[in-house]
Parts: sequence; C-alpha cells; structure tokens
Amino acid sequence: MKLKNPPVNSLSLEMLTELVINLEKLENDKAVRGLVLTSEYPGIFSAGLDLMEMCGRNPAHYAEYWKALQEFWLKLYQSSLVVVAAINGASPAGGCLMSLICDYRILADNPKYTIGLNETLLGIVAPFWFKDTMVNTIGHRASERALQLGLLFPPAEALQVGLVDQVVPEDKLQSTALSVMAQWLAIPDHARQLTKTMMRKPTVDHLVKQRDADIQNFVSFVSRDSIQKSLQMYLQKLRQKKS
Ligand SMILES: CCCCC/C=C\CCCC/C=C/C(=O)SCCNC(=O)CCNC(=O)[C@H](O)C(C)(C)COP(=O)(O)OP(=O)(O)OC[C@H]1O[C@@H](n2cnc3c(N)ncnc32)[C@H](O)[C@@H]1OP(=O)(O)O
Repeated sequence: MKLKNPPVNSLSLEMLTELVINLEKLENDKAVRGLVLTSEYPGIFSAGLDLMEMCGRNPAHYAEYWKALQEFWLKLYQSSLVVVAAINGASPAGGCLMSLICDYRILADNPKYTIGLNETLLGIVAPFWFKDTMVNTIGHRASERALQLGLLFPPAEALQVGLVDQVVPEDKLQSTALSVMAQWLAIPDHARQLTKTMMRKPTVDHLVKQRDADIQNFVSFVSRDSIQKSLQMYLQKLRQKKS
C-alpha cells in the first residue's frame, strides 16, 4: 500500500478514512495475508497528523478527526495481516506512530530520514496511546528520554534504540521488505495472529476503555488559544523555511 497524499502524506481526515477502508478491504480478501506500507514519495514517509485538521476548526471537527485517528490506530495495530513498514522518508510524530503499529520496520539509510515522536518540540504532548506504542517497541527508559526531548532519530540511532528493526540502502528497501514478508508468512497465520493479539491486547484495551475521555481531552487541549497560537506559529515556520 503506497501512501499518497501530496505534498507530505499528512494524515488528514480523508486520508485516515481511506486507509481504514482499504485495510478492511484487504483483510476481507482471503488471497491477501500481508501488506507492505510505504510512501509514493521517496523522501517523505509521512509528516504525521495533518496540522490543518487541528488549526482553526470547531470542536465537532476536532472530535471527528481524533475519532478517525483512534479508529486507524485500532485497525492497523490489530490487523490480522502481516504489516511491514518500508520507510522511505522522514517519519515524524504521527508518521512514526504509523510505523510503530506495523509488525516490522525497515528504514532506508539516508540521514534526512529521521523518525520519532517529536510532539514536545511543537509544545504538545504525545497522547498516552502513542506513548504506550513506543514503550512496547523500545522500552520505558528509552521512550521517556525520546518523548521528553522530542527526539527525531537518524537511521543508525533509530536502529540502535530499536525504533526500527533494520536499516538498508535505499535501493534495497523494497526487496528487503519482500524477503522479510516471506519470512513472516512462513509462520502459520492462526498462531501468529493469536500471538499478535495476545501481545497487543492490553495496549488496545487501554485505549478502548479511555476512548471517549481521550477525545474530550484532545478537543479541550487543541481548542485552547495558547495551543492554537503555537500550532499557527509552527505552520508559519514550516512555510517560511522555503523563503
Ligand atoms: C495532556 C493531554 C493530551 C491530549 C492530546 C493533545 C494533543 C494532541 C497531540 C497530537 C499529536 C500530534 C502528532 C502529530 O503528528 S503533529 C504533526 C507533526 N509533524 C511534524 O512536525 C512534521 C512537520 N513537517 C516537516 O517537518 C516537514 O514538512 C517534512 C515532513 C520533513 C517535509 O519537509 P519538506 O519536504 O521540506 O516539505 P515542507 O516542510 O516544505 O512542507 C511542504 C508543505 O507541507 C506542509 N506540511 C508539512 N507538514 C505538515 C503537516 N504535518 N500537516 C499539514 N501540513 C504540513 C508545509 O506547511 C508545506 O506547506 P506549504 O506548501 O503550503 O508551505
């Protein structure tokens, strides 16, 4: 599956909705057992949550957006398919989250392709289920440091901390993803799927129990004037970068 939402594959409401629909279609297709997730645009895997969905909108929109993000996370994190992320570009914040909920992560070796949950750099806080997903991948201490500092890891460091499973030359990314997929598909589906469910259930249950409260938290947090101001300033900074 190639992510295709120009210019930076931000996770807009529309993109999240389409991702969920496409995942459902693939899961219902008995001929499909695995999925390689990559970007149509080498250089950018995903810029994360769409900042335009969080700026200058009304509370009902924020709630709808957050619910769609939760839905996407729940769908992909619990997917019965083997999901391999072939990360062919920068992967900050929500882009990193999307990689973390796959079963295996391969990052192309390019110093510009950084990955991490950098929310604190924007003056916002990674929600508990982003944090849980990271802790499940790299452990508590490494997550605490990465989250507080909003670290974006270049490939060698991402590998060292365990944020990705493999770093390969850019031209080997797709072939490596396919051979990893073959290895995972050699395991009987039912045993692998039940194991995945068992490993991920506590984290899923945590979000499911808190789902409505989490939406309310997001809506009240993002509606604050101070948060709106810092998001606007951040967007401006991104735009000015060009000039
Ligand atoms: C305690 C209670 C807590 C409750 C919950 C509270 C809070 C909620 C937490 C929310 C968690 C947030 C997660 C996120 O994912 S936030 C998004 C974070 N993403 C980023 O910081 C990435 C920003 N983008 C970049 O760093 C770069 O764009 C890049 C991805 C490295 C690509 O660089 P480059 O190729 O140089 O492209 P440009 O920077 O020039 O960007 C092209 C245009 O795209 C626009 N853009 C970029 N990122 C985004 C985005 N995330 N959303 C929307 N739009 C984006 C950028 O402004 C440019 O637009 P322009 O062409 O109109 O200038």
